[in-house]
Amino acid sequence: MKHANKYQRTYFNVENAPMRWIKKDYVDHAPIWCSVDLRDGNQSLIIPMSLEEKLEFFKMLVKVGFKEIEVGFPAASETEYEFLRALIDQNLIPDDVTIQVLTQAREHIIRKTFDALKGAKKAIVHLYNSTSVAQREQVFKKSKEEIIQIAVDGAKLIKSIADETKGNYQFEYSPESFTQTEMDFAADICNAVIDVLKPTPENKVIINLPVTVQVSMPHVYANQIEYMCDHLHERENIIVSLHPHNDRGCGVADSEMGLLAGADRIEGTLFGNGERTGNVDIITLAMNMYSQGVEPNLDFTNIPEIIEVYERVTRMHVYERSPYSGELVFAAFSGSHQDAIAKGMKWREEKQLDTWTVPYLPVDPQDVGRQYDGGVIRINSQSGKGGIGYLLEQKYGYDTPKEMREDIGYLMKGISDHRHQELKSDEILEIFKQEYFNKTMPIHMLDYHFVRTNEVMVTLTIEMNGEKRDIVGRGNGRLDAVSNAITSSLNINYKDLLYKEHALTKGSTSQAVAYVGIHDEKGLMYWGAGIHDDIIAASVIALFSAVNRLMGGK
Ligand SMILES: CC(=O)SCCNC(=O)CCNC(=O)[C@H](O)C(C)(C)COP(=O)(O)OP(=O)(O)OC[C@H]1O[C@@H](n2cnc3c(N)ncnc32)[C@H](O)[C@@H]1OP(=O)(O)O
Ligand SMILES: CC(C)C(=O)C(=O)O
Ligand SMILES: [Mg+2]
Repeated sequence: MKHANKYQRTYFNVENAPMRWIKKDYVDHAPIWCSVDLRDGNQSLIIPMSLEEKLEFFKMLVKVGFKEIEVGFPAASETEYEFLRALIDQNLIPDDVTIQVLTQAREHIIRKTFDALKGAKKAIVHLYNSTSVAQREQVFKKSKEEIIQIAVDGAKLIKSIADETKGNYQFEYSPESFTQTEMDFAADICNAVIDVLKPTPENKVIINLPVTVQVSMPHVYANQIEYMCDHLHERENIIVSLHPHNDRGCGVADSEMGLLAGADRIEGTLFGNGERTGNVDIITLAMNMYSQGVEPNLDFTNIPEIIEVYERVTRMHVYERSPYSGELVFAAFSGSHQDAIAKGMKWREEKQLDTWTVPYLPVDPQDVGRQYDGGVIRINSQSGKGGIGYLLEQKYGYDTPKEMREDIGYLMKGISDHRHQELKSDEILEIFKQEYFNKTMPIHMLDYHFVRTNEVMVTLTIEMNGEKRDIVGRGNGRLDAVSNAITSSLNINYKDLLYKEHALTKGSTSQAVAYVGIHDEKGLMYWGAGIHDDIIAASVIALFSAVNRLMGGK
């Protein structure tokens, strides 16, 4: 990178900032939320939403619980204008929701905006003009005083139209490009507007302090917000609002620190859609609060449903690793993560915990509409026995012995590695069954018969190398007798038999499963499994499966 000297720091930090906010470490209550999806989000789409698409999105925002929604820039286009008219004329705005519209501080644009608002029960009229050094010098080519004049003239006009029409309007003013504006000037222009708009406790004015372009670290923004909170006229009648964009990837940090510094309100979008790198993602902000025990007053219990609508109407894609919402954010592929998650989930179940403490998962996936099944533990070559065992148990009811899980783990990850593919849960079940269950080559056990005296005697009919024969064994228990028959009659050597059985509780069957592990002479472990209505049969089948695997059979 050769040209770093091309760039300068264009923000205005606050000298000797009190930084009272730094003592706080989390946002302890929900701010007023305002969705700007239908305006800032929409104005940055390749194809802005149609009227019908905006309507669908609006209804979704209402369902999520937004009480303030910036529905558009009515003077921008016919669609924008007609959308606002449709909301008003078709009475689609719930009584507890306030719509917001954006306007430049230009007379014809303001007038058109109020035209579009006719008949609205209430609305926030949002006026903006740019205040940064670059905008003043390059775009507007005006002095500070002239820039204040644009804002004051705009404020006077919206106030007078509102008074004339006796509409139920609240006002919002944004010094656009605020963070690149000298703070004393930002306070001066906001105060000039406040003095015109004359807020009251019943009709507060919203002062929105946007990070129009993100050019600094988040603590600088927090200092700027603290400064404004300390210097705005009539602070008690002002709602300080934040509108962070995300150019440096710090939209969430800016918002959270800005709230700590005294702001009351956030403007943002779902999934962070918006100009350039987007606006702050309200889902992340809300879920960050939620994950620390704070009710966000927005309902994200069904994020997959929200994604479906969002992707369809905006033609955007939700990034797989987008916090809380991405398809992969609750998925663990790697062995040690899976192991910890599986143990954490078990711990939670055993202790019947109400609180969420599962490692690697900051929130319970079910709280945002994601399922544990198939979504959390996913298997590839990086996976391990803990995760694979957990999946077989949770999804299919196979509670495999701890010692067998390692074998299954290496088997699955090896297959995934060679195929260079993720293994889906149904493939894992199929491989598991194929590899361990009901092995009949080279020894096919056809029948058995037990007689119990003071010990157990078994006669087994087997087929081996095309030849049918009976073998006999004795032992303390049934499996012991079968094992003795195999080792003594067939001259197969193994030792240290491990055994586990359980009823299969998942699925429609009421079958029993048995797992048997044996060691060959070198100490290598071979596992087999059997499934049957009868637990004895399941265990005999499992032992023959293990023996057949030891003999390299199928
Ligand atoms: C940071 C943001 O997201 S701000 C919102 C941005 N969103 C949009 O712009 C989407 C909707 N906008 C539009 O459809 C159009 O820009 C319109 C209809 C509003 C205005 O259209 P036009 O007048 O044709 O064009 P344009 O926006 O380029 O106007 C630029 C003029 O307005 C002035 N201007 C721009 N913003 C403002 C403002 N907020 N207040 C007062 N004047 C402004 C410019 O200085 C420029 O003045 P000049 O004609 O003397 O050079
Ligand atoms: C209109 C303003 C608030 C805006 O969108 C911005 O500054 O990013
Ligand atoms: Mg914006």
